[in-house]
Amino acid sequence: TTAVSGDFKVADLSLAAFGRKEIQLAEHEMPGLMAIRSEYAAARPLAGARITGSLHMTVQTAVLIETLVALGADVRWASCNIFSTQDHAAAAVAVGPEGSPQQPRGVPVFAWKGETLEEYWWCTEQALTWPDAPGPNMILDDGGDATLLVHKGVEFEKAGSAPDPSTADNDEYRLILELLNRSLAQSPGKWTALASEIRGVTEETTTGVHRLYEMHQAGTLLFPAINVNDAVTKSKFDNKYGCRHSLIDGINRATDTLIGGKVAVVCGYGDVGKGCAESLRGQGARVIVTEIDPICALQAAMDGYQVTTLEDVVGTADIFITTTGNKDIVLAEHMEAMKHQAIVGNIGHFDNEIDIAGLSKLPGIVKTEIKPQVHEWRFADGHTIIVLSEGRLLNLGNATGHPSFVMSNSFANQTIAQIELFTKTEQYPVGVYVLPKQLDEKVARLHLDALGVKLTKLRPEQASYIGVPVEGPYKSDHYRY
Ligand SMILES: NC(=O)c1ccc[n+]([C@@H]2O[C@H](COP(=O)([O-])OP(=O)(O)OC[C@H]3O[C@@H](n4cnc5c(N)ncnc54)[C@H](O)[C@@H]3O)[C@@H](O)[C@H]2O)c1
Ligand SMILES: Nc1ncnc2c1ncn2CC[C@H](O)C(=O)O
Repeated sequence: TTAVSGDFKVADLSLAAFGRKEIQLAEHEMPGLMAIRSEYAAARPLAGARITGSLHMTVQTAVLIETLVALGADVRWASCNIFSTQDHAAAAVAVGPEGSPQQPRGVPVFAWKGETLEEYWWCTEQALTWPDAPGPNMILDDGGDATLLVHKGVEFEKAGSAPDPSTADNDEYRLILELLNRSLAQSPGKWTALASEIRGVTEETTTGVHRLYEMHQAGTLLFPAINVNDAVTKSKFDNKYGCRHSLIDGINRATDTLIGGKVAVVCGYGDVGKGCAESLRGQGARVIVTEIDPICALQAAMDGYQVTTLEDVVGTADIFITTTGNKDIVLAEHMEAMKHQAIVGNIGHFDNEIDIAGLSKLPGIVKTEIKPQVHEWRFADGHTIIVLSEGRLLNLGNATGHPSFVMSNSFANQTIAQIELFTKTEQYPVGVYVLPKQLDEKVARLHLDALGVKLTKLRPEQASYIGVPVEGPYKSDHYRY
């Protein structure tokens, strides 16, 4: 059942009390984000901000949302993936800390686990549609779908119409065109008016950041953006240590297959791939890496992994994980050549890394649901493979994503970025920016006490010897951590 009121749609409001308990536990595990909330609550720097969020609706995101509200913002929220919502977190956000399922007083949230693609884009549009304003004046994005919808809306309004949905080269884009054809007919000029109010977007993840740089390069970016992903305390922590924790969580909850002793292939050895390889090796798997980049390939080799091509190992490995942020990594012919009951999953942002569409067109293929987000695909010759979350990011589809402590780093950066862009808009002409290193180091400092870290104090003569201020920043902008 979904609770629909004037202003939210979630799976089950009665889960709110459970969600609230887990939010309270998460707050203790998110010291950086809670410290930022305390530091800025009195000043309410986000008063007047209308933030549309498109980011996995989890317990950790609930703490982010309630931090933005504590800093004065009005917020509307949708998830950025059809499987990643934790329904009890969404219910708790909709009900709010002071509300009840009978009298919800929380944030308008439009998200539930297991949305159809059509529902997903409806939720995104609801999060962008404000009852008493032309739209948001800030976007907090993860992967760039909310930013994409706004840009396509403006583009088609400028062109006078949206393309015919039948011209779309995939189902998802067809749904976007159907939505925009409807909105252009019902509310002409909606998206242009909406975009004119937006001061900027803060982007969470690698793939969303890639989209922003592409739009800026093409001259189509409509408003400034802060690339939160490339804060060191985001990508070198969430992408790496977060996936190290949540990859095997997803595989275990989905399949309960013993990982020890098995051969696991990790496609991509970037921040996410590094965490995934370590995660699987930690369970006793023999990990093989595939890479296109000689530097990352050399890193993998130096870290003790075999580095070869997918084609070399597709018939002998047991587990295949894609982490590239690229498309068409594991193709139908690869899956057909895999061992009986090989496990295939993706932890990259979008579901285009594994060719599910190609798999489903193979002659004689049969798809069987073992349980939600776990499917067995039987080939004509009778052997099968197990595909997780239909190729969507399995750590959130089959488990609960990264733990709170690492998301505290990411979301402290998100909150700082929202404040920066909302309150200093005039300092940010259209473009893509990263946060200054001092703020990155500040986020790291906020997480040290909880781990019992005792920092060494740099003495003035040492500071001058290495040419850095005693209080930092301690590294050059081009330093690689
Ligand atoms: N699921 C999650 O919780 C989570 C968390 C963070 C990031 N992400 C997503 O994971 C993806 C990867 O993020 P990242 O920060 O590691 O990016 P990255 O750019 O650091 O790493 C990707 C790596 O894949 C390699 N690669 C590209 N094409 C390849 C191919 N055809 N074969 C083999 N390797 C290839 C690249 O050389 C690169 O080293 C992105 O989509 C990002 O948005 C997901
Ligand atoms: N627990 C989580 N809550 C919200 N988002 C999560 C969680 N775990 C992973 N992610 C994905 C966001 C991540 O920063 C990314 O870059 O994709």
